[in-house]
Amino acid sequence: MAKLIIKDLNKVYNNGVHALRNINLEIENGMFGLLGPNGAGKSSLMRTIATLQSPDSGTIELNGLNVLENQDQLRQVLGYLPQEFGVYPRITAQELLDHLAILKGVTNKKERKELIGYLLQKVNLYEKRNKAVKSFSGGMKQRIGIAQALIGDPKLIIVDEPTAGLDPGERNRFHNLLADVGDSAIVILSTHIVDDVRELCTDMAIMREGEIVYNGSPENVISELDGLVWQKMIPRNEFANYKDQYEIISDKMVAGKTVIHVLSNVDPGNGFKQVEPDLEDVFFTKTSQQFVTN
Ligand SMILES: Nc1ncnc2c1ncn2[C@@H]1O[C@H](COP(=O)(O)OP(=O)(O)OP(=O)(O)O)[C@@H](O)[C@H]1O
Repeated sequence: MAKLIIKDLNKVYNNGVHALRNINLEIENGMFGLLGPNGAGKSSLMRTIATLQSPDSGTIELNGLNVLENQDQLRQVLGYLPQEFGVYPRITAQELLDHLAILKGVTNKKERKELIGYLLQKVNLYEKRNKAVKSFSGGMKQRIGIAQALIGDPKLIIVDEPTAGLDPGERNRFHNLLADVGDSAIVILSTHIVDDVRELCTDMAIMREGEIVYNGSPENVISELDGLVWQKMIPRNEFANYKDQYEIISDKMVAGKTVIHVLSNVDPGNGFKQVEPDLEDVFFTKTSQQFVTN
């Protein structure tokens, strides 16, 4: 069982942005979801764990290995899919993986060929192996991204915002692939898409302005809101009135109508119905200015 231990991680960029504030996390095998709005610090944390940038202070340990002092050793067991995976677009899928496998130290030609064949099968791109990566759809590019992240049997896999821009079918395929991998490695999935975490992760953290504001299972954090979430369908033009009167967690359009969720420990009356809280309610109550400062 692999274990990643992050202690007291801090990072202030040159422009004064405090991107990581005393981050403490323990992560084991399986899918770990890191949720947060844009700018929360997710990529900063992912890049720091991947040893692509250094923290100002703090430690990271993977199975007893001091990651920050042994960056080369970490990279040998790391698979990393960055937010933008767009390198070498003019070459074929097979050539790209071959090139990256050499960089990862798989120098034996026969071994490399077998590995690449296996990975292309696994991400369901074997038939397309001789096509230019440039011609691939967003989902196919992400799957090539995952294939390269799996080179070298990694113990730690980091994927940064992987499903943005994928169609629902591609997203499902990508999820299944990640869930497969999660059986034998630590997979950290950084995203602002709540559904990705709900569907895939047994353990998670929520970041806001550089801090971890929740760490635990999705069920536990959802249960914190039991009995507190109320829903009502309202005409769009009355939204401003409701906003004055209630603590609105979220508003969304459902079949052309506006559905609002509000937070209240008593029945607000006025046609509101109590609903089961969901991870999206949690996300907004943990990360919106309005709730955090109250
Ligand atoms: N290299 C950098 N130099 C200065 N500021 C940076 C740098 N990288 C990120 N930041 C700032 O640090 C904060 C955290 O950014 P980060 O990219 O880690 O957040 P994020 O949660 O991954 O957001 P997103 O989902 O938009 O990628 C933001 O305010 C961002 O503008």
